[in-house]
Amino acid sequence: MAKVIDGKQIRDEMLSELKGKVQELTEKGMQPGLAVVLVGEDPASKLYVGMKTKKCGEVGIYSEMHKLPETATEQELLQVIDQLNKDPRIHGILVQLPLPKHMSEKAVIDAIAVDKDVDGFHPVNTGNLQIGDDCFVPCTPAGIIELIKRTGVSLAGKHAVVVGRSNIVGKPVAMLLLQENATVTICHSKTENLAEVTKQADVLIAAVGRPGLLGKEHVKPGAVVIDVGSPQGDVKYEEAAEIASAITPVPGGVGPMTITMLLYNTVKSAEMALRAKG
Ligand SMILES: Nc1nc2c(c(=O)[nH]1)N[C@@H](CN(C=O)c1ccc(C(=O)N[C@@H](CCC(=O)O)C(=O)O)cc1)CN2
Repeated sequence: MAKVIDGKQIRDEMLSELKGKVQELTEKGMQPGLAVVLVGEDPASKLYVGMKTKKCGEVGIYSEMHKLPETATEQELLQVIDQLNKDPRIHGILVQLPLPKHMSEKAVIDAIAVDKDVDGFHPVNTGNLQIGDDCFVPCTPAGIIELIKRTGVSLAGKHAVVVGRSNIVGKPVAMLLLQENATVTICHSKTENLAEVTKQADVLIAAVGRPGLLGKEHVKPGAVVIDVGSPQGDVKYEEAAEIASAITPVPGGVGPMTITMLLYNTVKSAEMALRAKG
């Protein structure tokens, strides 16, 4: 039976490390600050932004919430971002996605200052990730790598198969796995003979957003299985857990790491601001 990779436990370890850093920065006059922007009334988005500001409070990060109605224009949202870009108290800006259909996610993400883009979605951060330069790494992919490393799994030389090619998870996690010297294959729901490919994976990352797509026929015995599906897993947990060596549950696996890495990026941004101050 597979070891359960406990995302909540790893989150708690990281939060207590972050709390120390936040205290140090605050004593030096640079309390990290995060602005969370929510447009509309989507219940899941409301839940996530509430969790984000709550966790900020727990580690001592200053946070502020900017709520705009569903009917707000893109221009109104861009004005909020412009103000936050100029605000010295704010080191990280997070616009909760998805946005209402009448807004362009690209235009909004592009408007966030690169050095406050703690979501790591701005094209400059995306490009820097690809060439291996220092940057803000998107939170879910960064959290996946932390989970794997803190479980004691070495990635160098391993075959990692990522199922899913989104800009938010699939593509960036593939880049991070390459940086860890894994051999990386990216598949998607249209990949022919998917099980033949995933069965080769020492590390299998399921980030396709199709509940229960992957069963035991997709998992190599002894593989490490990371399930990014939310709120339901992409992996049939009970089946996969019988043959994997380690597996993340849903909930309680990757999810808690997303917010942890957001806080990590906000602290990193405040550290950069302190260094820039000289
Ligand atoms: N601007 C962004 N928008 C969105 C992102 C993002 O990284 N940046 N990711 C997702 C949603 N998300 C954060 O925003 C998120 C999803 C899930 C969790 C989480 O902790 N899940 C828990 C269960 C939580 C519960 O239902 O009680 C788990 O899986 O254990 C945190 C954050 C889309 N939008």
